Amino acid sequence: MITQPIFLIGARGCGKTTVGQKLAEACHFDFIDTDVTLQERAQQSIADIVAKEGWPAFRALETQTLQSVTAPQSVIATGGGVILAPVNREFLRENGIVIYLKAPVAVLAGRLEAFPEESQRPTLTGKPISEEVREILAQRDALYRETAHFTVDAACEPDDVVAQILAAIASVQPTTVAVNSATAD
Ligand SMILES: Nc1ncnc2c1ncn2[C@@H]1O[C@H](COP(=O)(O)OP(=O)(O)O)[C@@H](O)[C@H]1O
Ligand SMILES: O=C(O)C1=C[C@@H](OP(=O)(O)O)[C@@H](O)[C@H](O)C1
Ligand SMILES: [Mg+2]
Repeated sequence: MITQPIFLIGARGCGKTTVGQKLAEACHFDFIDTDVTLQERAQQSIADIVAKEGWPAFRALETQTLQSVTAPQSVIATGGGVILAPVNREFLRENGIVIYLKAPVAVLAGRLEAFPEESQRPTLTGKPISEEVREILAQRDALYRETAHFTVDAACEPDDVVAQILAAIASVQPTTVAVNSATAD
């Protein structure tokens, strides 16, 4: 079994937080959500940080949080925008195994409409959810793919997503990080 951190990346609503908790249990790893840690440390919600200080301030805290929580035997659920910064993309690839939870726009939008969690997910574009999801995924999909070591289908049940991730990491050597292969696309 590997000991490298496992990073989950993907769009808002793909299940990084939900699947990450279950994956951590299955691996007997710690579970960390960078958004939760960031909000605890800042003692305010992401919506408040963005309203008061803007997105660049949030992105700087996100980079700091990512780097400070990274540790062996951890599953780390990131925020959907973590891949925007080149420094984060490089950090993720070099310090753990990166899994892209990929789901179609309709699935993501359906989940976000049912559970918007607006204090953690202030609007990125000012547009309605499904329009925003389509626009943002079009901008970011290539970045998720270039950052990930593995891509899994995140449109299925959380336990099935966990099973795909366990199958993918089974091929990884304990001391090295996988390169550029994909289990699903
Ligand atoms: N595989 C899944 N199947 C069905 N619903 C899911 C799945 N993954 C997540 N959800 C639901 O979608 C919403 C967003 O999930 P979350 O884990 O917070 O996503 P993320 O952290 O990637 O933004 C939550 O309400 C969660 O219960
Ligand atoms: O996509 C984004 O830019 C963001 C996604 C959110 O995390 P989730 O992907 O867990 O919703 C959170 O980090 C913040 O609102 C920014
Ligand atoms: Mg999350």
